[in-house]
Amino acid sequence: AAVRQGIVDTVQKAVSDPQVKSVVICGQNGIFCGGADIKEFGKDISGPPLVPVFHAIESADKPVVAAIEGSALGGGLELALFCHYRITHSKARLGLPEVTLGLLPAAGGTQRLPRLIGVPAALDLITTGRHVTAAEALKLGFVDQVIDQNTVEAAVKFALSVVGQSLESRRISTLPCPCPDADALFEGVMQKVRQRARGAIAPVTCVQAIQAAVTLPYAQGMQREQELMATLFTSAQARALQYCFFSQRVVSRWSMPSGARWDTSKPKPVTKVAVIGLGTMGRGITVALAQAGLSVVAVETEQQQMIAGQRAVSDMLERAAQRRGVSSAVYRVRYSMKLEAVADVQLVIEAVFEDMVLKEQLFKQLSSICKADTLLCSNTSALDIDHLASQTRSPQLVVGMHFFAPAHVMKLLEVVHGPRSAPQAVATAMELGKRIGKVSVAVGNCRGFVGNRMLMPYSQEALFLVEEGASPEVVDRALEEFGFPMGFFRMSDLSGLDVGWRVRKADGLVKPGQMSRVRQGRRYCPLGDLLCEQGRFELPRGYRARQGLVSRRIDSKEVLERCLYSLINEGFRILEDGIAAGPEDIDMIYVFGYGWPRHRGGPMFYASQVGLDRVLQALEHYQQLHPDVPHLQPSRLLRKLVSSGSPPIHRWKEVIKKPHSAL
Ligand SMILES: CCC/C=C/C(=O)SCCNC(=O)CCNC(=O)[C@H](O)C(C)(C)COP(=O)([O-])OP(=O)([O-])OC[C@H]1O[C@@H](n2cnc3c(N)ncnc32)[C@H](O)[C@@H]1OP(=O)([O-])[O-]
Repeated sequence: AAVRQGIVDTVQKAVSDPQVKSVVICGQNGIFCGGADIKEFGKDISGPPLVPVFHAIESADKPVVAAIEGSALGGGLELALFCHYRITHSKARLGLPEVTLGLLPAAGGTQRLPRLIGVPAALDLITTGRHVTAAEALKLGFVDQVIDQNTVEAAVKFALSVVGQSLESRRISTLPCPCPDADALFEGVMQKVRQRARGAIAPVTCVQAIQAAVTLPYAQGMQREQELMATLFTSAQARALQYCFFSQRVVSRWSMPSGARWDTSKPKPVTKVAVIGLGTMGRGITVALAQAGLSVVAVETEQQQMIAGQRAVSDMLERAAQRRGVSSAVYRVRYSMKLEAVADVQLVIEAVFEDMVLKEQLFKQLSSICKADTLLCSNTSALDIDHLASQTRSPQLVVGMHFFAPAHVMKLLEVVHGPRSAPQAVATAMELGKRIGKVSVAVGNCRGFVGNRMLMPYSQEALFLVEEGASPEVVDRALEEFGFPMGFFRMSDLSGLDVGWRVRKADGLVKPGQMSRVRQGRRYCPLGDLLCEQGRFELPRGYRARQGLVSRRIDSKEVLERCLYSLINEGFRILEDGIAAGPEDIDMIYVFGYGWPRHRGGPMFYASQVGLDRVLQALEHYQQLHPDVPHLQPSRLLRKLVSSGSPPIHRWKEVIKKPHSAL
């Protein structure tokens, strides 16, 4: 509000003062403007509206120049688009990211950008919200000059040089918005955007607003932009997306049950890392590290795997370099078939086959080969980090670094601390994650950590629903309509049905040829095992007949409630156990690692939006119907939150207070 007031006061003064011949607008401390303060959204916004004063800038009869350094994003770029000229530093980033916050650029962005750079380019920038470099902005035509020197000085010089020149062609509101074949273009774009949006409303609304720039005169288009913004501004999706914006930053401020924290634990410098194992995960991790400028020693003891791995890593690095127009990082990776090659690295990431005996042996060997202060990390997705730590001479230097496939693409990294992990080891792994562009979330050590632990009840419910009569397609459709990129069955099929089968076998759950539906004292669905055993698709119908199960019609409401609420219920247990520090950590794990639709904020945020009492009631209802399914038993924390009046999510921590820690 203070900035808005400042802009209004200063612009009025500058425009009306006859002594002022030209004007430069700049930001402080090397940043032009990051846009509206997102914290003000959702409340009553005070201070003056900006659009009228922006129009006063455009209609001024003296040149107004934007000097853009750092960022010009959202409302910041819109302000610059009202200026007559834009001079930009080469390192600046520009964009209209409102769509990522569930909004649209409502200070004229949807009406003015297409007039300046054409409809197709504006559609791309506004519906994706992507940030562009100064060079791309120049190429697209929405900045006038890109410079490497002092931007404000250059802008002042330029502003003085154009005094007295006509400003007619510089007023974007007066430009036409030509769009040949508009109907066909918008139809095609709308279809593509809807598909990509997976239920998010903002991208679709952005397209509608840009369409208004083509079909309506400027003033009416501005009006339409306001009307469309009003439908988004207070929407649940906007709240969810804005929650994600802040949560993504909150998770970097990690803490451990011991009280160790991000701001009191200093990471160790890391320049050289070893990756053990060149399977799918090891390859992706090697690529991610090399691309971030680290030296990597990649070790693989099996010759064929080494040859294939080396080729795959080099290909990925070459292709990425070509795409980005930079030189390839291939030279940063050294390969070896001997474990001794890791002797001088500062950090090791083990990514061998998911087999505890193999890993135990490897950690013992690493502990004797590496320097005493080398951090030993495991990419295990579920195994006990503390047990691995106990194989080494310095268990405090062992942490989990759980990547998600493909590891050079997926943004999530779970950093798993065992009870003996030193805060500095956690800080170092978190810092390394940040350096390679991951959203890193610190979590405690338990079976499956946070993400995979919550996936267990979710996947079991999906199978139970098929036993009871739903087809796999019905389950997947409900989940995909909710916004997941893939339903449970498509996802399992893609990642390989045998992956889960192997884990179930290791857990002693698989009994070949047996149909019993109770294992280890609880309900169990052997359908997945039968599929794998027979190497073919076992029709659920035949299976149900043999089990004597009577099929019933199952609607998408039940699919969602049973799959999602059981997953959420496990999330509450994780909070209760102190495995995750807060709901934001769980939500970011699900948004960045498991395809949870961002516009629904993550499972815990979703529960808060649905209403905790409704989640509790539904769980109680299903638990009564399925008393043999322990994961439907509502968690203590969920009950406690409901009996405390279901406080908003940012106040849950007050109810959790002193979590009982499993660590
Ligand atoms: C009618 C007009 C309609 C207009 C709509 C808009 O403009 S919509 C807006 C369109 N604009 C956007 O969507 C831009 C969103 N922002 C960004 O993309 C990036 O923050 C950045 C590129 C500006 C700086 O990246 P970086 O890596 O250098 O730094 P960092 O990311 O770590 O942030 C540092 C701190 O600043 C905080 N904070 C940042 N921005 C905002 C904000 N707008 N608001 C509030 N807070 C904001 C951030 O939370 C963090 O706080 P913490 O955790 O320290 O307490």
